Amino acid sequence: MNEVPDMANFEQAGAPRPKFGFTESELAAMPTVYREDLLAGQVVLISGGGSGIGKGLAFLAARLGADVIICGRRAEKLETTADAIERHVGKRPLPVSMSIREPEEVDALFDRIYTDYGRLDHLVNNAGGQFPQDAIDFSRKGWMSVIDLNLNGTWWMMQAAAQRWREAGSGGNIVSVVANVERGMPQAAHTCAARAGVIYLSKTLATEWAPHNIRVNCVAPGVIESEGFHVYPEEALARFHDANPMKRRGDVWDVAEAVVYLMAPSGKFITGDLLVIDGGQAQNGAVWPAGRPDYFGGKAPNGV
Ligand SMILES: CCC/C=C/C(=O)SCCNC(=O)CCNC(=O)[C@H](O)C(C)(C)COP(=O)([O-])OP(=O)([O-])OC[C@H]1O[C@@H](n2cnc3c(N)ncnc32)[C@H](O)[C@@H]1OP(=O)([O-])[O-]
Ligand SMILES: NC(=O)C1=CN([C@@H]2O[C@H](COP(=O)(O)OP(=O)(O)OC[C@H]3O[C@@H](n4cnc5c(N)ncnc54)[C@H](OP(=O)(O)O)[C@@H]3O)[C@@H](O)[C@H]2O)C=CC1
Repeated sequence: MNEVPDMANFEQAGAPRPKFGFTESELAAMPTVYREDLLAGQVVLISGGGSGIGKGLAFLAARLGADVIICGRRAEKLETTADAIERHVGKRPLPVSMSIREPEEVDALFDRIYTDYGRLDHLVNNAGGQFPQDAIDFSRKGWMSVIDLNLNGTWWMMQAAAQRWREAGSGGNIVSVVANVERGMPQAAHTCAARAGVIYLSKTLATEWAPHNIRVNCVAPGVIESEGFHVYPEEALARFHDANPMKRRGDVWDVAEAVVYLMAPSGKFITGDLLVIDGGQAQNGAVWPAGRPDYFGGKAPNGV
């Protein structure tokens, strides 16, 4: 696996800009279609909020007045992101280091949120990911790890939230960031299986949990330029823009604003749905996250 670049520290380290995605100053200044107090008084939990799409959403939610909690495995990354949001937006998210794969750590996270804030309005299941590989070569551990993260981990978070909301009689809102799986995902079959599971889990919960006033939706990003791109080889990255008819990568703001649409009153009659943010990729073709094989006509003019 490629080494994970410490993207969260790039500004402090004086590096010019992140290899993928926006700088913190850019996230603080991105224009938004939303009014600045849209989420005032609301508490928003974002898993994987220390990097990439989750970090972009954490900036946006804080800018819209929410109290934000960001969780993920790496404490240092979360602290750095929390510091940056405090510095740029004037409101510090609560960083909580934990793994969504561990139900006990999920319970402890929710206990902490209810102790500190007394409520939770929105859960955004953004933590997730995978490695690119042909399915025929998956190791048992690799398969288990991707399913555990994306399906089981997401479920532990959903159930913990819903149980707190039922107990409080408050209702709540869940948005899960999945992936565009409509045409399958060659070289990412493990994540395709897990994300399809989350989509149909969400559709089911939307009905089961409607009596508790809980809405459950998913957003499916296509190719979104973020720190998460470090997982993919250069030859695959060079072709990512080809996956959609717009011939470009989306950005984390595209996803962040879509998530807020579902969180805000604009989404109050939407549940059990899947919002696809992919520049038309679903109509176009596969991404090939490990690089397009020759068999599928993969060679670009520059040979990658
Ligand atoms: C497609 C374009 C659009 C999508 C974009 C995005 O999603 S961007 C977002 C992108 N962001 C992310 O994806 C971020 C989150 N993703 C991750 O943290 C990892 O990809 C994870 C889900 C595998 C968890 O990893 P972890 O170490 O915490 O978990 P662990 O210790 O439980 O199991 C590890 C096991 O997995 C296996 N294995 C791992 N790599 C490879 C490989 N290259 N090759 C083969 N196998 C590989 C290997 O078996 C390894 O065990 P080993 O051999 O070491 O004993
Ligand atoms: N960028 C893209 O093109 C696309 C992204 N997606 C999905 O969007 C989501 C965000 O990805 P993106 O921002 O691009 O990439 P990132 O790799 O930056 O985001 C993944 C986040 O998940 C966190 N995470 C991973 N494992 C765990 C765990 N066990 N417990 C808690 N947190 C965890 C990571 O933090 P840490 O490592 O510190 O735990 C990280 O912050 C992911 O689910 C991704 O698969 C889907 C389709 C396309």
